[in-house]
Formats: sequence, structure tokens, C-alpha cells
Amino acid sequence: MQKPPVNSLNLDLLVALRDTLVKLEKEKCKGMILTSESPSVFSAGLDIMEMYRPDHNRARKFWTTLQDTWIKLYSSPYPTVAAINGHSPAGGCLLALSCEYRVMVGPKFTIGLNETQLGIVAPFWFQDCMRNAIGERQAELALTLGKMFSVDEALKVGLIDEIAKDKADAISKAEDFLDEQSGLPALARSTVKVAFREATLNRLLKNREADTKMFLDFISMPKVQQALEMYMQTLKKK
Ligand SMILES: CC/C=C\C/C=C\C/C=C\C/C=C/C(=O)SCCNC(=O)CCNC(=O)[C@H](O)C(C)(C)COP(=O)(O)OP(=O)(O)OC[C@H]1O[C@@H](n2cnc3c(N)ncnc32)[C@H](O)[C@@H]1OP(=O)(O)O
Repeated sequence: MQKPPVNSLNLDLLVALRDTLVKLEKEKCKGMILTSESPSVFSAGLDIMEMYRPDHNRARKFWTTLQDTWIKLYSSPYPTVAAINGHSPAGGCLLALSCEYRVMVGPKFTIGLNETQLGIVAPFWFQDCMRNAIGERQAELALTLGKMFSVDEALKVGLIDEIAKDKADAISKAEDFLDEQSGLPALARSTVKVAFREATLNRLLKNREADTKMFLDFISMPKVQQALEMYMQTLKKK
């Protein structure tokens, strides 16, 4: 990802990500490493400006494109690794969680689904991804708090798989993971992957319109708009 300053996921970046994932699948990609050009941010998550005082049609397109991107990434037949070389809150954490393996550069960055702290709610499929990685108990604790994990904490709880000392090390570890996968029969590998992920995928696939409506209704609430405005001001003041 290369959208300075913080790879916030606006409609344009999501369209680019989705189209890339579609292309990779069509071209029978052997493996993908998702990382960031920024030296300190993997992705700041959803672009708050897409939710603040939104145009209804654009907000709908934004949300359905996010759903498409997640579905493509989560169900990709080829192996995927996140080389998390910076902070990774909320939607950034979702992207990492949707890959099969996570290597994160330590020690100073943070990762987690922090939505509660912003006065918004992580959608059920964000929650499902966290639950699938760290288990029910730890996911409930993390999500209710909106906890951002340090790299050490993330490793301990199973949110990431390995710690790297810098980006080059993260890429090298990600390549090791991909090398290990490359010797396996591709169809057997992807069938097992999709079997593990099917229930989570189907939950969104069967409820896409309801999920979109919930998002649009939620961001139309004055209280939510107020919370987003205050949050943006805090970020700008910083
Ligand atoms: C029932 C429920 C049903 C449906 C649910 C409905 C709604 C909920 C929907 C979805 C869930 C939301 C998911 C999200 O992803 S929300 C976004 C959460 N992201 C964050 O909280 C991260 C905020 N950013 C930061 O903490 C820091 O910026 C960061 C640590 C990433 C980097 O710090 P750094 O010091 O390097 O940079 P900054 O100076 O803070 O930022 C630079 C610049 O970028 C702007 N910025 C940062 N993050 C965002 C963002 N997410 N969106 C838009 N813009 C962002 C920041 O304001 C600065 O701008 P400027 O001052 O103009 O340079």
C-alpha cells in the first residue's frame, strides 16, 4: 500500500486493492505479501472522511467495495502474508487478520480493533476475524476495550505469528512462509483454506445488504457523527 501519509482506506484505495486481488487470482498468483511503503504505518484503517458527513451513494459504494475487498482477500486461493511494518488499527488490522500469516515489525508499533474507543462498532465480520485468530475469550476482551496490542502482546495472544526486527526481516520471514506453501499441491491447499474460512465468509455473503444498511444507518446517527468529528479533531490537533 502506498497512499501517504497513513494508507487510510478510502474508496480509491479500496478499489485499487480489490482490483489487484481480482487480477492476482485471475493470473494464478503463487503468493502475496501485503505491506506498506510508509515507515511507520501499515494502514490507519478506514478513512474517517468517508464516514464523516457522507454522501449516501458514495458511502454505499465505499462499504460494498470494502466488503468485496475483504471477501477476495479472505478467500484467496493463493497464500497471503501481512508484513506489518507499522501501526495497524481497525481496518488496517482487518487486512492483516485476513491474510493467512502475520509478521510484525517490533517493538514500537501497535495493532488491534480499536473501534469502541472511537464510539463506533467493529462490524461482525471484523469481530469474526479477530475471534478466529485469538479465540472467543481474548477477542471479547479486546473488542469491548478497543484494545491496541503492542507487538509483544500481539504475539503472546496469537494475533501475529512472528516478530521481525525491520521491514526487510519481515519480508524475508514472509517469503519463508510462502516458500513453505509453494511445495504443496495448490488445489488441496486452497480447498482446506476455504473450508476453514467458509462459515465466516458465508456469514457476510448471506447478510451483505443488511450489513450495508446497518453501516449506512449507523453513520447517519448524529451521535456517531459527533464522535467521528471529535476524533478527527483530536487527530488533527496531534
Ligand atoms: C452496528 C454497527 C454496524 C456497522 C458499523 C458502523 C460503523 C463502523 C464501521 C467501520 C469500522 C471502522 C473501522 C476503521 O478502520 S475506523 C478508522 C480507525 N483508525 C484509527 O483510529 C487510526 C487513527 N490514526 C492514528 O491513530 C494515527 O494517525 C496513526 C497511528 C495511524 C499514525 O500516526 P502518525 O503520527 O504517523 O500520523 P498522524 O499525524 O496521526 O496522521 C497523519 C494524517 O493522517 C490523518 N489520518 C490518520 N488516520 C486517519 C484515518 N483513519 N482516516 C482519515 N485520516 C486519517 C490525520 O488526521 C493526519 O491528517 P493531517 O493532520 O491533515 O495531516
